[in-house]
Order: sequence, then structure tokens, then C-alpha cells
Amino acid sequence: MAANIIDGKAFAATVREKVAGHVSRLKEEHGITPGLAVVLVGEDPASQVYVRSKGKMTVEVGMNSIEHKLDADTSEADLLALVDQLNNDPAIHGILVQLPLPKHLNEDLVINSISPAKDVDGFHISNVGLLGTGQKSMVPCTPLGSLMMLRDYHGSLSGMNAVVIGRSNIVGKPMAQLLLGDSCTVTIAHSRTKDLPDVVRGADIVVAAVGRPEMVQGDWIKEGATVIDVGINRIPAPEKGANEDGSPKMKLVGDVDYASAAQRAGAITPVPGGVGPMTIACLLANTVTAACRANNLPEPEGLTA
Ligand SMILES: Nc1nc2c(c(=O)[nH]1)N[C@@H](CN(C=O)c1ccc(C(=O)N[C@@H](CCC(=O)O)C(=O)O)cc1)CN2
Repeated sequence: MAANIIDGKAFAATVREKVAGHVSRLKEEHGITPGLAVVLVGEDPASQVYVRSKGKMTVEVGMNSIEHKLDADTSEADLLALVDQLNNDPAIHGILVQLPLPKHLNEDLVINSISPAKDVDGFHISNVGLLGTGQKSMVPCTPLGSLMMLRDYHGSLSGMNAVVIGRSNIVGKPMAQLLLGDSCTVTIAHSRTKDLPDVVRGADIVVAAVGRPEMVQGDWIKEGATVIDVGINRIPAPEKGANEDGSPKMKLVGDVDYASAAQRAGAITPVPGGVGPMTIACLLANTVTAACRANNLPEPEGLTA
């Protein structure tokens, strides 16, 4: 039987609507307009698209958007000075440094220079520790969006077997913590896991975040399992024809072979239109949460983990 498609684009629109509602209450009742600062270093084309999209959606939900675009050869000292300035600006509730950074910049150092309360990416070591110990934290956007979709589809996740493929700090590890927090039995698998297909066959929930195009095959998926595909890979698509310079056109695929997995899964997220749009929606959600916390107001309902 064909799987149900979990429509991340539609779900993200509902999250943004909720965010807009909270923003308008914050403005009307407390005179607070949440502000999000996004820092982009360099000219990575994909990062430029994501940053533009973040700015546009921030404004659409009624928040202030501040963009800092720095040259690719910006020094670490200059970047740290900018972060320090944003940390001390009371009109800024959320700070995000777009990743990846150019090679000469130390990503860990930069991320850990962001005030944890304004770290709307949830990558700061303090937020990582808080999440790992089940305390209130800023939760990384992609795992938060994936969890929201899983909860919406299943209701309770308690007792389900979840396999997270990928052990990155940005997705795999926080995703595993969130699933554990919802009482799943969690396995973190990765490219060196022995008998990976067999490990995945035991899962009621599969989260693929390994960064390898279409690696997870349909016959790895247990009948009826829910598949969350976090991968965003651009691969050549000769079937779409060629560009003017003769190079093949490209297409976007996930870490899951969608066609075969959809034959066995009970539900699956597509790429594009699955987890990706939820990443930006959850960034906006985290910014509202940060603004509420900064002003000792109750947590916005339905937007946190
Ligand atoms: N500081 C951060 N850097 C990066 C993050 C992050 O969460 N924080 N995540 C990714 C990039 N990213 C947001 O920054 C992001 C990736 C993908 C999408 C998205 O909507 N994808 C669409 C397809 C878009 C396309 O055509 O390329 C989809 O999947 O439907 C949004 C945000 C790395 N860096």
C-alpha cells in the first residue's frame, strides 16, 4: 500500500500562522516585537537562498529581521565582535549564524560565543547540555520540526522503536534526545553501523540524516513504518536535460530512495517539501520562544518541544 505523505510545506504554514498569532499578541499586549538577526559569511549560493527565505518569512510573521552579510574573508575577531554586539542588543531576541562557515573560521568557537538565551539554532554547548539532560533549552530547528510532524501524525510516540541514521550535532544527536524524551527506544546508527539495513528494519520510526543521496532503500523499511527524510542532496538529473554550458540539470533528493520506501512505509516525508520548510518555521517559533523567555512571559503554546 502507498504511504501517507507528510506534507511539511503545509505543516510549516500552520506553524508560521501560530507564530504570527503569538507575535501579534506580544506586540499588542506587551509592546514587544521579536527581532531575529541572521549572519551570513561569504557567498555560498544555497546559504544565500536560505538566508533570504529566513528574512522574508521573519517579516511575514510580523517580527523584525536584521541581516548581516559579511565578506568571505571576514576575520574571526570581526565576526566575534558582531556576535557580541548582537548579544548586547535588547531589540534582538534571536541570533543565527548561517552554516557552513568559510574554512578559516572556527564554527564551534563562533556558535559558543552566541548568548545561549538568543541561540535560536540550539547549537550552543549550554543548550546541547540542557536538551541532553531533559531541561528547558533552545531546540535545534530541523529536529524540532521533525518531532512536531511525528507527534502530529502519531499522537504519542511512547514505546516506539526509532532509528536515527546520522550522528551530527545539528540533527542526529538532538533528534535522538528528543525521541528519547518522548519515550521512544532509540538507536543512533551511522555509516559504519554493521548490518544497517537490518537495524533499520526494526524501526517503527526512521529518521534519515546521513547526507548520502537515496541511501536508505525501500527493502530496509518495516511495513507501515514512518520515515522522516532529513537529507537535502543536489544530484545530476540528465532526464531533465542540460544547461546552456552542457552540464546536466540538477534535482533535489533526500537520503531515502523515496519511490521504493513509499511502497512499504505507512507515512513518509518528501524531499523537497518535507522537513526543509519546517526548519525555517521552527526558527521563527524559537525566536518567539526566546522573546517570551527574555521578558519572563509564559512559553508560547504549541511551539516548543
Ligand atoms: N545556522 C544554521 N545553518 C544551517 C541550518 C540551520 O538549521 N541553521 N540548516 C541547513 C540549511 N537550512 C537552514 O538554514 C535549510 C535547508 C533547507 C530548507 C528547505 O526549505 N529546503 C527545501 C528545498 C529548498 C531548495 O530547493 O533548496 C525543502 O526541503 O523543501 C530550509 C532551510 C544548513 N545550514
